[in-house]
Amino acid sequence: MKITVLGCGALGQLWLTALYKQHHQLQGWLRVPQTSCTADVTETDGTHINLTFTANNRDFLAHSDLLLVTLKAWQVSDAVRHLVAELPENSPILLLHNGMGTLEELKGVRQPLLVGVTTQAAKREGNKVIHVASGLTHIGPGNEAGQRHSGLAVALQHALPDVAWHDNISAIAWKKLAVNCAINPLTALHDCNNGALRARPGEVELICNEVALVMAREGHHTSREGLLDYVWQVIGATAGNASSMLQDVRARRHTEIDYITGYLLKRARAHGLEAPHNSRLFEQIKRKENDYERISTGLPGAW
Ligand SMILES: NC(=O)C1=CN([C@@H]2O[C@H](COP(=O)(O)OP(=O)(O)OC[C@H]3O[C@@H](n4cnc5c(N)ncnc54)[C@H](OP(=O)(O)O)[C@@H]3O)[C@@H](O)[C@H]2O)C=CC1
Ligand SMILES: CC(C)(CO)C(=O)C(=O)O
Repeated sequence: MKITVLGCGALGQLWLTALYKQHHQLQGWLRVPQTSCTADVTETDGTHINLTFTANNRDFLAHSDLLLVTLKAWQVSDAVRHLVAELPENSPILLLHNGMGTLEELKGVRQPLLVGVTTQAAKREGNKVIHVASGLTHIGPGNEAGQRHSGLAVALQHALPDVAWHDNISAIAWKKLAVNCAINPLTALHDCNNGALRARPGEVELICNEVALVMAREGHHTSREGLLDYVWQVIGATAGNASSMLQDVRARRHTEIDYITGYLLKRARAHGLEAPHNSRLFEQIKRKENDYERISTGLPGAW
């Protein structure tokens, strides 16, 4: 397959190298006008791979069979909208990011849209990427045209296992949203690793209860206890992690809060529900983010 990877950070470089090894033709798409990009990845077994790919080639884009989007949620819709006119109409766009809300922003895009949720873990250290842990990537349709692309899971499974196809990806995306609503803002506010939330069971529970109510109104019938158990399992499995939001706040980068808690609050409002604990967390993170963004330049402001 001919594949353009939009966003060549931690996940982007991971997929570039994995797909390259399966003999796919690849290019990266960057924010900056460069004609090449590198992927420098240390794999989970310590193997090091350093490759150079073509970048930002419009002819390659016009013949791509897949646009794989590995951007932060708030970067997605502008960047994708910029490229869709040049991507073939039948080529799917796979969105692989934390949080929800980009599908709504991309309504009207003609191409098949696919949603991905992953537990692969990769981090950037300078220009290098470390593949910290293997995981499972769930993919499924994000619009009607996306329903015809289950075969993509097979190609991706060969490159970076495990990959599973789900006709209803929304249930999985909501469970991941619940995890991110609980872990990300709390760890960012308390400046602690995921495991330290074990000392704050009440806060985790209040957040999960509100998420469970919204999920039920969205048609995903999960019990409050079941959802809370799941969130505690993830906290246990990722106890040593600094969440992505904690990393963003520490590095004074824009966070994904608008697409995590912000999305939950939007859906709560749509159903006439209040979610006071999540609202308070949202405001606290926005205040933190605004404090450092006000004094820097070139970064986006709040919505
Ligand atoms: N890393 C991980 O292990 C996991 C990540 N995720 C999620 O996946 C998504 C991607 O994460 P991750 O790879 O870590 O993020 P990164 O920040 O490492 O990668 C995003 C990349 O996109 C680039 N970029 C920004 N804007 C544009 C643009 N307009 N056009 C092209 N490139 C652009 C960034 O460049 P620059 O830095 O120069 O702005 C950066 O290289 C996030 O939603 C994250 O939460 C989910 C599970 C695991
Ligand atoms: C699952 C979790 C919370 C792991 O740290 C994550 O997705 C993140 O940090 O964004």
